Amino acid sequence: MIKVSHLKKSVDGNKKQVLCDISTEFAQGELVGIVGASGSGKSTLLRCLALRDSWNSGDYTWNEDKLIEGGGKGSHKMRSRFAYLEQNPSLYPERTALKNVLIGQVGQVSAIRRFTGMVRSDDYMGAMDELEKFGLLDKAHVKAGKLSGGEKQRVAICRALVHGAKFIAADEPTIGLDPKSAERVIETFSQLCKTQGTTVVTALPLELAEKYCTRIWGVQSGELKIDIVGRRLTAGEKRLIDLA
Ligand SMILES: Nc1ncnc2c1ncn2[C@@H]1O[C@H](COP(=O)(O)OP(=O)(O)OP(=O)(O)O)[C@@H](O)[C@H]1O
Repeated sequence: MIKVSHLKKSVDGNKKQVLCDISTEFAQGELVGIVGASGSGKSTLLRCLALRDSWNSGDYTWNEDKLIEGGGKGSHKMRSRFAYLEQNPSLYPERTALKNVLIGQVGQVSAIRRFTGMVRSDDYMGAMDELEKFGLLDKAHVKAGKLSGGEKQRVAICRALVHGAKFIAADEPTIGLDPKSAERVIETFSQLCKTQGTTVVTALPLELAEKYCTRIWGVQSGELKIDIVGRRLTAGEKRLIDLA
């Protein structure tokens, strides 16, 4: 069980409170969709859960592991298990999909390996296996800059997994994608959660969250107003989070 207790987050020199006392529990292997209007706090919540932003106060527990106690940023050691995927994945455009998966992001592998692109053969096999699982085998040797938006997202997911992520926070991964590619990205998450027990929390358009997520969080002005198992929201619930 993953437990968030009384998460508060302020920005702008503590002048603006973005997350107001968020508490929730969810299980490993869940696909959680965060929905809410623009500026409601979705990205900030994702960054806090992925240990990319510090918490002003609150506790964060993963089973027996206390990741954050009374605020803070969580230990650097734990951070490799937490991946944060941005709206536009930051891939090296001149390097192939395979190389991007192998060399990882800052903090995932040593700087020397990242810049020289040196890899070990067992890493190579692992990365190819992962690309194959996501239907990207034929794109392994294509430069990342030439991939479609959906393919880039899936390469970024592979990269996170190859480097040990057990939790993925994805910030609007479907933005700018055509409906078919968007569904494919979410189906990829859904499979991951079911088959590998990875936990995924992602900001999504409401209709995709309703269709695919096992849990839905509705955020409004930094508060968690809806926390339910995945289903269609009622008109009243949509109003509650300014999505009516
Ligand atoms: N570093 C910061 N400095 C000042 N204000 C910030 C900062 N980070 C976030 N905010 C503000 O906090 C609020 C929540 O931002 P956040 O990006 O989390 O919302 P969001 O729901 O993800 O929005 P969107 O859907 O438009 O991406 C917004 O009003 C935003 O302007």
